[in-house]
Amino acid sequence: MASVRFFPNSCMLFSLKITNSQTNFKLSVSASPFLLSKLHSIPRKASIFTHSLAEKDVVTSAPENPSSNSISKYKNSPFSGLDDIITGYIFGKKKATEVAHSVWKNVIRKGDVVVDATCGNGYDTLAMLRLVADEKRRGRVYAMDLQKVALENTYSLLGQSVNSDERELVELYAICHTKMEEIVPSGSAVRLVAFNLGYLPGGDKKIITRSETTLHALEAAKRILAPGGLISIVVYVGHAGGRDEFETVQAFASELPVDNWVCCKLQMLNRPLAPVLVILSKN
Ligand SMILES: C[S@@+](CC[C@H](N)C(=O)[O-])C[C@H]1O[C@@H](n2cnc3c(N)ncnc32)[C@H](O)[C@@H]1O
Repeated sequence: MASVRFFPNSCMLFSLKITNSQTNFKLSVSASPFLLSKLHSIPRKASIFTHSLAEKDVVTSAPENPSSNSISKYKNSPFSGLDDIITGYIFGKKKATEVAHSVWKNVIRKGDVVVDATCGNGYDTLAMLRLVADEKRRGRVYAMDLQKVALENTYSLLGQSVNSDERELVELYAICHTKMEEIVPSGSAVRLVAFNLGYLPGGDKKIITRSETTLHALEAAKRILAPGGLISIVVYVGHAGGRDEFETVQAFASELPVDNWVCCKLQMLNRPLAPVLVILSKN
């Protein structure tokens, strides 16, 4: 769990916890209000990355010598290069979905196969398409949603945003995400399966993702994901059933074996209804 707490008059506390590890790492930073106000202007010196579960591999403070290459070994981590976006999130300027998209950038390569398990209005599908599309037309986005209107919205957004060659790299399916294995060709090296749970913004708020089907879909995602890939889940807790679904996602993540998976969440503490980002990274 990565969580942020602010104590307005005295200090700031940031902590990072890996949900499926016996070992918890905690970084605390204290600063005066004056120093806090200056944090944005500090050049990039401190970074926090997770790479594997070995304690030696977790950087919890700035390198003493900024010119040393101690950070370069984390360049393949899904969290490398995320300093700006994480800082934005910590200061309430960036949303969980924006952090998710930035994490994807670190993992997805041109030509990859990725899955959008809840395409909704198409913003996640479009973000994925931009990452996988190449001139050789090798990338693929398999996107699905229960609702026809969601597929229409996604198709329309893609039509406005990319050319027809790129749009053809997206396959849209009106199915439940528990059936993702039926549409992704077996043997595909799937680099990302993304879930953006809850209801369709602007749509029928009674049609929502549900704990039981979400769990089955996560199991399916786990089976098709290639080593080095990610399952990315944005979970909403503000609607009926959302909190239970979050607990289900957390339980699933917490039980993944530490040898193969790094699982973490990014959650606001003083905004209890804010969406939570859960990232499951497969070694
Ligand atoms: C928060 S929206 C997704 C937002 C979308 N990713 C975007 O970028 O606009 C959640 C979507 O999940 C869909 N959904 C609900 N249950 C589903 C299921 N079992 N399988 C697939 N999609 C589902 C809903 O219809 C809704 O469109």
